[in-house]
Amino acid sequence: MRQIEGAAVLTAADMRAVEQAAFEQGDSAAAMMRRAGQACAAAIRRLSAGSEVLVLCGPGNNGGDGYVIAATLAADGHPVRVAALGTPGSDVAQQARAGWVGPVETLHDTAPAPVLVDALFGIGLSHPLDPAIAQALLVLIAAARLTIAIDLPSGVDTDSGALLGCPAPADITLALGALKPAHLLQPAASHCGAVRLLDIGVSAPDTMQVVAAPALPMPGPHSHKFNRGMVAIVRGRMAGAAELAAAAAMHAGSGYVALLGSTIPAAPHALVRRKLNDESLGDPRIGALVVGPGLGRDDDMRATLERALATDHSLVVDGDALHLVTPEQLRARGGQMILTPHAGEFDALFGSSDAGKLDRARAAAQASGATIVFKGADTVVASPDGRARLAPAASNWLSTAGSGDVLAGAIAACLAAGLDPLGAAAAGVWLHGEAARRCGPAFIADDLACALGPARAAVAGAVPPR
Ligand SMILES: NC(=O)C1=CN([C@@H]2O[C@H](COP(=O)(O)OP(=O)(O)OC[C@H]3O[C@@H](n4cnc5c(N)ncnc54)[C@H](OP(=O)(O)O)[C@@H]3O)[C@@H](O)[C@H]2O)[C@@H](O)CC1
Ligand SMILES: Nc1ncnc2c1ncn2[C@@H]1O[C@H](COP(=O)(O)OP(=O)(O)O)[C@@H](O)[C@H]1O
Ligand SMILES: [K+]
Repeated sequence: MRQIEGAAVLTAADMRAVEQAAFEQGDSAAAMMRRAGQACAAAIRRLSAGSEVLVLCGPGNNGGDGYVIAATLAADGHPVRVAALGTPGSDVAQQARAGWVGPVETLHDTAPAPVLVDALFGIGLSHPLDPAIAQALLVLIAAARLTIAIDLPSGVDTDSGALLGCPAPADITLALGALKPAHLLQPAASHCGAVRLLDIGVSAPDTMQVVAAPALPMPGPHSHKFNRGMVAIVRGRMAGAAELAAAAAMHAGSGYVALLGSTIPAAPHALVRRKLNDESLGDPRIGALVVGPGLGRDDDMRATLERALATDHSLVVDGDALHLVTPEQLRARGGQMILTPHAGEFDALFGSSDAGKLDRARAAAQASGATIVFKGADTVVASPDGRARLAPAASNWLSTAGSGDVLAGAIAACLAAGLDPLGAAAAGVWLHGEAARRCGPAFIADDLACALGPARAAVAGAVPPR
């Protein structure tokens, strides 16, 4: 049982492809289900501490896992009952059912138990739960002290994270073989409780992963302020937003941060204030240019954005700038670009849609040629090359003004330090989440920017000096 940072994330189709590849290598569905069920049973035995377990088994292979779990617990002398919804459909699930020699109650008639194991539906849920099934599940969850979902809580859509009748959150979800998008995307993620990953002996591709602690370069004897990574921030109509992004870039480890568009000295005095002109914008030492936080949307600011886009710097495009560009314009510009939209900015730039957040982020990366950081309580980072990183749940106290400006600055510092756009975006998201965790409750964005320093220190030393 392992924590989820850095774990592979697979859609339902990806998971089936990985299973199929394992079968072609000589593995069997029965052996895989046995490994999955036994790994779950070992975790459940520890978590239930001797209490009676009720396993709910559905008609598919998720239910097959449930029968293996029940048989394994019973063989170990653990008190366990089984209640089923329908009869197993696949050969492998029927075999698993045959391995359970105890009685099988029905979902609608069974009595509650202190520990409930939900093995009704996993990645094969194809339509919303019937209300009668959801109601029966709700009653059993409400009566249980602990609910453990196998692979996924029943009633969530694997790929989009939408709720398809899931009546109540589980306490723990045991993900099998790899994470699925629903473990990370809202609202399903909130119905998973704590997610733990169990190895079932399949190897998953790393195209999509959970955001993990980054490897960031450390300064060494040859370092100076410019080769540590220089960040420049365009100051717009709301100066505070750009100041926050600048403070964040400094605390996230940038060696030199310049605020373009302001020359009046003010704290922090380490922040270099320069006029915004062709010389300052064109400074070849700039490793990442941030444009958009507090920019404003008037014609003058549109012209300022055009000037930023006309440079050949790596860009972080945030806030108002996302209302002033089109995906086609960005694609035509090319170069390294990271866009950091929240949901409203995303809709404005790419149009609204009912599709899932992961699919939308990936399509947006394709359309714009930029790395997309689709923010929110379930931030998704998508690269135009198809790779994606999904953030684990972060502090809900991040829902405070200016926290997005801080993220833009943190990402810019990582980009200027030499990480590729996907790596920089994911590193910035990780630092931002870690800073928020360190801040505890009720922080303001200024505190968050300062906490990037300790967050950065927590991963110091991951990469040799440069
Ligand atoms: N492949 C392997 O070897 C391994 C797989 N593993 C495990 O298998 C799980 C995936 O199994 P799965 O593909 O059988 O799908 P599953 O989630 O059990 O549901 C499908 C069944 O539910 C039915 N159904 C769907 N929606 C419904 C609804 N609303 N209301 C009522 N019925 C509904 C659906 O019927 P249908 O839609 O076809 O009419 C079908 O009968 C995966 O999450 C993991 O736990 C592991 O053991 C590792 C080895
Ligand atoms: N409820 C939440 N839980 C976790 N993170 C959140 C939540 N709400 C917002 N965030 C994060 O906080 C930041 C908010 O950014 P944004 O909406 O651009 O704010 P602002 O424009 O005020 O700077 C994003 O990084 C987002 O992912
Ligand atoms: K389940």
